[in-house]
Amino acid sequence: MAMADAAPVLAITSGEPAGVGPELCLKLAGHDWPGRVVVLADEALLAERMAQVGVSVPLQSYDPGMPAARGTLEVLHTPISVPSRAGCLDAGNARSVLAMLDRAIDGCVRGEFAGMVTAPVHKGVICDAGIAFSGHTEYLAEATAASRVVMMLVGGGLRVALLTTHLPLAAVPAAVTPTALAETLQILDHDLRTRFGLAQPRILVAGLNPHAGEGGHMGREEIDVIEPVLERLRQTGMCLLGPLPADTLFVPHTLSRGDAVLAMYHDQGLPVLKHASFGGGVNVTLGLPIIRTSVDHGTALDLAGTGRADPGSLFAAVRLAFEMAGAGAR
Ligand SMILES: NC(=O)C1=CN([C@@H]2O[C@H](COP(=O)(O)OP(=O)(O)OC[C@H]3O[C@@H](n4cnc5c(N)ncnc54)[C@H](O)[C@@H]3O)[C@@H](O)[C@H]2O)C=CC1
Ligand SMILES: NCC(=O)COP(=O)(O)O
Repeated sequence: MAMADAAPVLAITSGEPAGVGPELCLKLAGHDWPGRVVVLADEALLAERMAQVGVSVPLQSYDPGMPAARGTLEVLHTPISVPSRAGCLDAGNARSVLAMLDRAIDGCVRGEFAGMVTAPVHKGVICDAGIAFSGHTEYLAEATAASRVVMMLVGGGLRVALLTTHLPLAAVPAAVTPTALAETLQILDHDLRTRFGLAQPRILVAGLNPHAGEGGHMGREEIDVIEPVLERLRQTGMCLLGPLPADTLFVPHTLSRGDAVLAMYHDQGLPVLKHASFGGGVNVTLGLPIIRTSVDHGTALDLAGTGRADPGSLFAAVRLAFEMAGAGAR
C-alpha cells in the first residue's frame, strides 16, 4: 500500500501491444515526474520495440517498496499471450490486454496506485476475440461497479463531456433519457467541483437535433427531455445553459459562457476537441471511485514501430493524473 504522504504511484497501461502504446510508454523514462510511473507491459515486447525504434531505456522490474533509479523505467511485467508485430493486430492478445487493465484497476482500488493512465487499446480486436468490449470507459465502470460514468476530454482550452459514448448513431436518440441526462450532469457538476476546483461550474448543454430541434420542427428531444431536466437541475443550484444548437455552441463567444460542454454523442463533441488539441488532449473518466486518464488518440497502427508517434497526449494524461492525485506537475 502507498503511504498517504508518499509520492503518488501511477499505473500506466501500455495497451494494445501492436499499437503505439508500448513505444510511447518508453518515452516516460527520464522525465522529472512528481511521483512514480509504473508501466504495465510485457518486458520482452518493450525490449523489441526499443530495438525497432532505436532507443535504449533501462528497465527495472516494479518493486512496490523500491522506486526505480532516475532514467530507468519501472515495469510491472504483464505478459502477452502471443508474439506481437508492430502494426499487426492479433486477437490472441485480447485477453492479456484486459488482464493488464484488471491489474491496474485492482491496484487502484486497493490503494497501491494513486491512479491509472491508459495507452490505447483496439476495441475491434478485443471484440474479434469474442469479448464484448466498447471501451475503457465502459469496462472501468463495470469493473468498479460504478453505476454511471462520464467521458470528458480536456484540451485546447476546452472540456467536452459526452452523454453517450460508444453507441451506434442510430441508438443515440433512445439513450437520451431524463435519467441518463440528469445523472450525467450531476456527475459532471460534482467532478468539476471536486476534481477540477471549479466552485460553480457553468455547463453548456448541446441539443441533439439540428438547431436544437428548431422549436420542435426538427426533433422533439430538446422539448420532451433536455429542457425539463435542465430546468429541474437548475432548481438545485446547477448552472446550466442550453439546450444549445451544437453547430454554434463551439464558437468562442458561446464557449466563453461555460466551463465545460456536454455533447449528446461521441462525434458531436470529440471532433471539435480533437481539432483543437490533438496530440495534447486528455480523456478523463468522471464518476469512478478511482482516477483514470488516457490519451486522446487510438492505436495508430500506421505509426507503430516507427518511433514517430507523438507522446504529447500521454505526457498530458500523466500530468493530469498526478494533479488529480494531489501532486503538482513538473
Ligand atoms: N484510449 C483508447 O484506448 C482509444 C482507442 N482508440 C482505438 O484505436 C483504434 C484506431 O483508431 P483510429 O480511429 O484509427 O484513431 P487513431 O488515433 O489510432 O489514428 C488516427 C490518426 O491519428 C494518427 N495518430 C494517432 N496517434 C498519434 C500520435 N500519438 N502521434 C501522431 N499521430 C497519431 C494516426 O497515425 C492516424 O493517422 C480503434 O480501435 C479505436 O477504437 C481510439 C481512441 C482512443
Ligand atoms: N474516442 C475516445 C475513445 O474511444 C476512448 O475510449 P475509452 O477507451 O477511453 O473508453
